[in-house]
Amino acid sequence: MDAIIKPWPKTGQQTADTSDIARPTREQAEEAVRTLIAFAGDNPARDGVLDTPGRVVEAYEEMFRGYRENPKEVLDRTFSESEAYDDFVLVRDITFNSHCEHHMMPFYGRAHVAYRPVDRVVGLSKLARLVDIYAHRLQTQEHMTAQIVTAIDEILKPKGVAVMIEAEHMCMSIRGVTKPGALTVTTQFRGTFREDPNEQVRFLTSIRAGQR
Ligand SMILES: Nc1nc2c(ncn2[C@@H]2O[C@H](COP(=O)(O)OP(=O)(O)OP(=O)(O)O)[C@@H](O)[C@H]2O)c(=O)[nH]1
Ligand SMILES: [Zn+2]
Repeated sequence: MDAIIKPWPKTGQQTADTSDIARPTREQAEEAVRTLIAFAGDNPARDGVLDTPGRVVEAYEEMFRGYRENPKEVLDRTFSESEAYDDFVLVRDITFNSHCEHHMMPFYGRAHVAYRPVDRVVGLSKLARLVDIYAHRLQTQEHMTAQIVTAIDEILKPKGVAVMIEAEHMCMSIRGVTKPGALTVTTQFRGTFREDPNEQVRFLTSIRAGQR
């Protein structure tokens, strides 16, 4: 079997640009899983794990589909707001699952996304779809938070954007320091949410209002 195409281009960038990365074949990816099974101490040829590489690769297609999805396409469709709506729109408690880029272990929690529209609004589900695109990549929570804010800011050009993410990292709960229940909270504010402390406070209290 051909070796996986290496070396991959070294880049100082923190954010993924995978356009020039040659994707390994499915067979190469499955072989890598067999290597990890053997590294864990098991026998990749054992009956019970024979189909595991295929399943893991399928799971990777699903969990990392965000590299093949385009935020611009999701946020492109907007609706004109005929009645003069003049406040922020908040979709809170958007559940997500992601994987940390340090250990490739899950981190999961809730994202709260608000923006203050100018004339046009975006479908509410699209904000959740945007969260999912970035969640389905290898991430740090800080990058994910910043990427969501930047995408909304650059594509919708609203008066302001705010994002808060609260998540538990399994690399902290089931290994390493082993602190289950520790929540990491990240926030990013742009425009009105950054300039107006009152807007920021309203965002933060709206997230907790009528808490479920
Ligand atoms: N800032 C940040 N750190 C993260 C995130 N996900 C995981 N980490 C941390 O990444 C760090 C990696 O630290 P290293 O010392 O290089 O790796 P390690 O020896 O496995 O660290 P421990 O987890 O402390 O055992 C750990 O402190 C993790 O908690 C994230 O989204 N943001
Ligand atoms: Zn981690």
